[in-house]
Amino acid sequence: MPPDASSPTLNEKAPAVLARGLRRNFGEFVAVDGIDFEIERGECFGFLGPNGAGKTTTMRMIYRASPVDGGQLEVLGLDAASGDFDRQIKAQMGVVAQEDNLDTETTVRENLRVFCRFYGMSTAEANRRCDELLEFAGLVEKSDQRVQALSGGMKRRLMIARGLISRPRNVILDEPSTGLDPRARQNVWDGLARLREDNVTLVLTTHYMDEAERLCDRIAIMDQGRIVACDTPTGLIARCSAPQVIELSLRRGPLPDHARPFLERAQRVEHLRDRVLLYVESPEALVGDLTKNLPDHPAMVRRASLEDVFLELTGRGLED
Ligand SMILES: Nc1ncnc2c1ncn2[C@@H]1O[C@H](COP(=O)(O)OP(=O)(O)OP(=O)(O)O)[C@@H](O)[C@H]1O
Repeated sequence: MPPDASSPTLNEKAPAVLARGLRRNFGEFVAVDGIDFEIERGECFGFLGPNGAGKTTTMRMIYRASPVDGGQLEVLGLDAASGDFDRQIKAQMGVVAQEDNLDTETTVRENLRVFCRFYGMSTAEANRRCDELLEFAGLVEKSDQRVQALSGGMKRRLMIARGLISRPRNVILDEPSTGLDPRARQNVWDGLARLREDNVTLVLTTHYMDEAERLCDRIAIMDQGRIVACDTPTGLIARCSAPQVIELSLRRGPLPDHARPFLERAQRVEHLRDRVLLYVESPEALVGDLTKNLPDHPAMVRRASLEDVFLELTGRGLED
């Protein structure tokens, strides 16, 4: 039966998602370890974290592809454990899962049309909606091609378009731009920015800090099943121990002993595999001294980023 988007029982004022002590175990392994968060309507909220942090599992609980093992989860004001949940929530929520589950044997348009029919649209309505979404996804010229002939970026855009068929006011996207080249990623970001302008609630996961910083109003940084910080991008970056970072390259080998007094002038130092990060209030004098005294270790200055926040909170880089 097609979902009924006009269900009167949903509370329009309730947060898009409310989680308290949310938990998911796989046997003995705790994938999501009692997390709390609240996502407002119209907000773009991102879960940022490394592989295995528990982001996808959290998303799957929200769109009901995974059971909840503990705590409370409300989506659009409905308790995830309630019997009404599935039909009502699925009507209100567009889901773009991580795995590509397009029908590769049929055309781009047909992939959309099948879902239009599922939502009970007439042929004329379905055609109109397909045209709108092909335009939105920049796939008009590909509409009659089989999906197997699309690039990875085009497939991703088609999956996003498919998630929008019912004009959901809440859209969940699991890693919307993973594996895309910079141009394809930019296209996806532009599409998501348009949804944001229309006040659609966006909930996404990513391990790209630039994506999180660029798109999200608020970000929950996840690590090992926990939320280690949740704030606006600027609020998170302001938590860094210093606003500027000097990166010293280790490409030509480790730092010599006489580097130590320079490192001691930084507020905080992080040693990574290929570089050393020095967190400072103002970099000018120290960079000058480093360049003069450590010519084999080029220094680059940048502003503190979400990656630095992650490093400071967890002791590891996002890519680890
Ligand atoms: N069905 C499953 N059975 C057993 N363990 C699982 C299952 N699904 C996920 N896990 C484990 O739960 C942990 C969290 O996985 P999850 O996919 O939520 O992480 P993630 O943050 O989304 O990572 P990624 O960025 O790689 O998608 C991982 O250690 C994963 O191996």
